[in-house]
Amino acid sequence: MSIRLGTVPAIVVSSPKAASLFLKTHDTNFASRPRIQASDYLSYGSKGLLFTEYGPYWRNVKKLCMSKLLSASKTESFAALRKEKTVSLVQSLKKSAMAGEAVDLSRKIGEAVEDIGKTMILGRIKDDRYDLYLKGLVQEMFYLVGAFNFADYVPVLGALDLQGLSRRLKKSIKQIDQILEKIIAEHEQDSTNDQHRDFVDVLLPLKNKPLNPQDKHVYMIYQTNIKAILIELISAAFDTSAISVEWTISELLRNPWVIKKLQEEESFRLHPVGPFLVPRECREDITIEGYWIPKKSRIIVNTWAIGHDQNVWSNNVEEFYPERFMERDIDVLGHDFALLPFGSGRRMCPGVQSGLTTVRLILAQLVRCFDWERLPYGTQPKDIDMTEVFRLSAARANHLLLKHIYRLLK
Ligand code: HEM
Repeated sequence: MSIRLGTVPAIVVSSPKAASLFLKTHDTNFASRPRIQASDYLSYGSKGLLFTEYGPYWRNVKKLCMSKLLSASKTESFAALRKEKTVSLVQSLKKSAMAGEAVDLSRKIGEAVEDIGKTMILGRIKDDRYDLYLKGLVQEMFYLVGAFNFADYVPVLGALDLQGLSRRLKKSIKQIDQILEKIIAEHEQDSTNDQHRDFVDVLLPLKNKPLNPQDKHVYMIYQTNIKAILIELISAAFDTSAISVEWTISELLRNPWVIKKLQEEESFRLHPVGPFLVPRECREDITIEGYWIPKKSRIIVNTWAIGHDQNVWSNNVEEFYPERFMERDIDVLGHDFALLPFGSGRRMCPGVQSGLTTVRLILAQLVRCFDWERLPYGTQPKDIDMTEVFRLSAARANHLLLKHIYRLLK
């Protein structure tokens, strides 16, 4: 489907066949990202990975992230950290279960995931005040990146800042920048060589050096580039994993008989964290299946619609029915265009291993250690509130408030 958003032509991709054409057959042509006002602020003018246009700079940053920050071995090196934070989550929930207290599970999951992501990326933050600020600031930035900003579609309106978004962006990034500067300075004074080095430790020795000495394109990596990479990874890591765990628990509460056959693929189908992936941009004019697509068109891959399409998933499409994944050979790693929670192709999520490991660990412990009861008492499974908010990520609109019983007591 083709629509026009202000002055920007946009193509909405809503079937596995079309997704495969855009993300596989013509992946190189659609591997760019549009430059939008919010991402420009967040990424210090396209100096990171997530919102940077396709080209040699993006390729080198991606290579750096994949080899030094998000590789399987680096992800594995944080196993003890993930375990420690998951054990604290379980201990805190056990305490409230023993006291018979209800719990805001959304908040608890969010805190645990954030704690893992923050320690992995920024490591030790000495000043508690910064720790507290950061989460709110990142959420504000994520909201602003996902907001429909008139300035991105009707550029002449940009200077007027009718929605006040530009002012909010400038204010947030200024505060985030101060915190990052402080964290970097602390790391510089107190460098570590042990194998559990956080991402700041890994990136700092590369400062003021060529990004990739072997590449003919010479890009230097300065402090601004490091800050852009860090803040983008924080934004990409914080909410995504927590939202995945929350939706899976929500579906399990609605379908208690499924709990023994836990499979997170089904919640990725019904509740993809990135319902439209992250927007792509067409790099050159191209004709696909007889349709002409002009350069600079915005490409929106509607994974939410694909996950809810009867033609793809049969007429029980609205049902949480994990058995369908036992009958069907499908994975979430971008090979099957019917299920794309992490995208596919060149711009696919590089944090997939890290994200999946965290989601699986937390989910498994929540289900293994506790029986969950819906609130208020007497609420039927089908009445669980499943309202979504659609931004760049689709989170639950309301927190999950639950009672729980610790079930591992002998
Ligand atoms: C369950 C957890 C996660 C989900 C569902 C998720 C989902 C996604 C999706 C849908 C995209 C867009 C892909 C596309 O355009 O084709 C993406 C991109 C990205 N993700 Fe994730 N993500 C998760 C966790 C993470 C983590 C933990 C990190 C890093 C620590 C991360 C870093 C990134 C980055 C840097 C990109 C941009 C890649 C690029 O543009 O080249 N993600 N993610």
